[in-house]
Amino acid sequence: MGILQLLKSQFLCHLIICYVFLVSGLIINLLQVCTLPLWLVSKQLARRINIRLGYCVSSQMVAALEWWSGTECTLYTDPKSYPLYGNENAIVVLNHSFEIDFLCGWTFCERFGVLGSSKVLAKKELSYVPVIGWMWYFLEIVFCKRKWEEDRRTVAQSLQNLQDYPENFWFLLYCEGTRLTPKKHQISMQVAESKGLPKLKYHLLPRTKGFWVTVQNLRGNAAAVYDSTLNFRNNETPTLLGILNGKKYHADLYVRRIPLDLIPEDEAECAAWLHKLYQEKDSFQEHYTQTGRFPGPIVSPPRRPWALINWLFWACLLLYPLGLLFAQLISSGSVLTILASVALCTAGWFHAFTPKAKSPCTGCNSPSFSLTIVFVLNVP
Ligand SMILES: CC/C=C\C/C=C\C/C=C\C/C=C\C/C=C\C/C=C\CCC(=O)SCCNC(=O)CCNC(=O)[C@H](O)C(C)(C)COP(=O)(O)OP(=O)(O)OC[C@H]1O[C@@H](n2cnc3c(N)ncnc32)[C@H](O)[C@@H]1OP(=O)(O)O
Ligand SMILES: CCCCCCCCCCCCCCCCCC(=O)OC[C@@H](O)COP(=O)(O)O
Repeated sequence: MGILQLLKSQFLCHLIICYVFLVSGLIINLLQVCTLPLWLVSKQLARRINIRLGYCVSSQMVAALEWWSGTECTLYTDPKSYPLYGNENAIVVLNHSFEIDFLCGWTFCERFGVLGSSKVLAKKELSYVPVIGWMWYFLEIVFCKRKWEEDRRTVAQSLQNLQDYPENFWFLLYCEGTRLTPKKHQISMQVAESKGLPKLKYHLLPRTKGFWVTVQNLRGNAAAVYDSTLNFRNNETPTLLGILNGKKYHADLYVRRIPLDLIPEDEAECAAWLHKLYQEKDSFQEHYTQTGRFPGPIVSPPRRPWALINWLFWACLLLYPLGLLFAQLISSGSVLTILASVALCTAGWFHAFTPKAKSPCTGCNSPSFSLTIVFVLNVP
């Protein structure tokens, strides 16, 4: 193990990264609250400010992926579609199979300049999570309760609110509705069978209502659907804890741009279209398993320095007062205070990262990320 790799596995480094993320995140949440009066005066200016504040938070996780872990993200796509990415609004349909799939999505958002404005159809519970969830509230993220009777109205309304959004955005939809596990896959395929639909090997049966309502309400606003299929080389099972430990992964993303006009307006036809799309996605995953690559050429956008610069800025700002506090602690000479501080930090770390035999996020048996926050989120 090299010195750098050893450093990346150190508890102190993890503590620093988490400290910077949490404290800067809470400061940004506070700044976002301060923008509330501005919404009444200039909604578009308030939105633009919140996009930049949001970037300060989400780009820290991107920096951890790109610069700390050095994870490589490769894009397979049609070179003719490439110039449009980041220059139009789009609905992104992505498979939900990995703990860090959203983070790889964010990485591409960052590289195409739409990270601050990126959106998702997220479960309501996520809106209560400090930092990320509170930030999303100000970024007009669309939340659903996964109760169609309520969602059909609220989701449609939230999407309509995006009609005059001032910057290009990508709207992410995990049509599978939940992260893939062997158990969920089994149940899902029973549903597929009962509906007379072909079985999928690598995906859950897509939930079609959210897709239909999204397409209907973003017509005239979004130009295309980006059908995105993600996988990792060498059967890697990437985790957030792995990223924090500086483990390098290799993500491959296959993106097909489908103009929104090609998607049927009728609900039943739209549902059938989505089922067909998932059958195609399944065949791309099969191709990847067989050959180790997706079809089509590689046109990878390079990583940009902004996420790293943003992290360095917050680190300088927040580590200085922490250093002062630390110096004061040492100079106090109180062994009891020092021991109590060390115990508090260690307890916090163990509370946050507890390796479990079976992760509620992935259902796989790897020692996986289990931040308490995410554990709570996965409680049904
Ligand atoms: C160039 C680069 C391109 C791309 C880069 C990639 C990405 C970057 C883009 C943006 C990034 C932005 C942000 C990312 C950051 C973070 C994201 C993090 C987290 C969010 C994750 C989530 O929260 S996922 C959960 C929430 N989302 C969803 O659920 C969406 C999908 N769900 C739906 O659409 C649902 O329909 C619904 C929620 C709208 C309503 O749900 P409800 O359950 O009430 O209704 P359903 O219709 O779904 O259910 C009833 C029907 O379903 C059938 N059924 C029952 N059991 C099952 C089953 N197990 N599987 C499938 N179907 C089932 C049932 O029979 C009913 O069928 P009917 O035919 O009768 O309708
Ligand atoms: C590398 C990290 C550096 C910073 C350290 C601090 C990390 C803080 C992490 C905050 C993470 C917030 C992630 C939000 C996205 C969570 C994804 C998620 O939870 O998806 C839920 C879906 O799957 C559906 O869940 P189910 O209820 O169906 O099951």
